[in-house]
Amino acid sequence: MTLQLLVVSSLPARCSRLAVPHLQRSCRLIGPRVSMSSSFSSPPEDLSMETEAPRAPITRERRLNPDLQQQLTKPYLARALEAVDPSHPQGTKGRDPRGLSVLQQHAAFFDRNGDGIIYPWETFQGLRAIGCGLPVSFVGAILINLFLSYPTQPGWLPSPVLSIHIDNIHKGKHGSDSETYDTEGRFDPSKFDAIFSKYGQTHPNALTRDELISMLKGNRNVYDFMGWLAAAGEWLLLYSVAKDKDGLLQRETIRGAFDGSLFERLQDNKKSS
Ligand code: HEM
Ligand SMILES: [Ca+2]
Repeated sequence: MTLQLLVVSSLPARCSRLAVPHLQRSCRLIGPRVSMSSSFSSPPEDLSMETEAPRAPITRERRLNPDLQQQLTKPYLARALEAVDPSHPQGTKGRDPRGLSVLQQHAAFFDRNGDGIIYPWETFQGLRAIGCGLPVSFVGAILINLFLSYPTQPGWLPSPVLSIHIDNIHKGKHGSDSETYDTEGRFDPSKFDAIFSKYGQTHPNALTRDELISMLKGNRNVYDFMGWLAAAGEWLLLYSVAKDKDGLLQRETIRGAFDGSLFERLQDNKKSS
């Protein structure tokens, strides 16, 4: 007993605080960082910056990038106009955001005549333009407009033609997503980065299909069936049109989906081939 007490008291401060014996054991493997005498006198270690809790193994499995601030200025600041990341600190170069939020830019690709409203036939044309087949474009257009029409209407009345109003597209946000768009449609670089730090286990800047599925499951909010379906639809459609030849969804592809520049690129590629 006395011996046990001695061992525990010689552990680093954060280990000795653990009530669970097997966690103490794993901490003991790392070994005490301070000498016996100083472990009693030094102040407790600062735990305030930890991103992993020893008793919440999920926090070790799905990691955050603690150095993001050294790679991108103010990663916590959601950007209204540009989808920024460490390799694109200014967002998509040479592209005018036209005063639209990043979420509005994502949707605006489908507003084929630029009147601020997306009708189902425009969604259909947009889906065809990025390479979706006839059946997927037809069903996709109906589902997207069915889902987003009512929440984005300017008044109480529903639209008989299922129009989507880009002014109000932020009201179309659902749950169980990556939270990269904030509630107002800005782009949150820290949430975008977390997609890869948490789920990009085999490649730091890309997701395999399995990792994408893990992300969809990991992002689920409880009982949010609508959000689960919507998120699965968005991500699986993205995977099907934009995966690379090795079946990976690259970080840059995903960044381009967020600000809509990917859609323009896919359209141009399709035109030129
Ligand atoms: C008319 C066409 C479209 C509209 C109006 C639209 C609208 C939206 C909205 C409102 C969100 C925000 C969801 C949220 O954060 O809760 C979103 C996210 C997203 N959309 Fe779209 N979208 C359209 C087409 C597409 C297409 C064709 C794709 C894929 C090829 C796609 C892929 C995504 C992805 C991957 C997200 C991110 C979801 C997440 O953060 O987990 N969208 N879209
Ligand atoms: Ca339009």
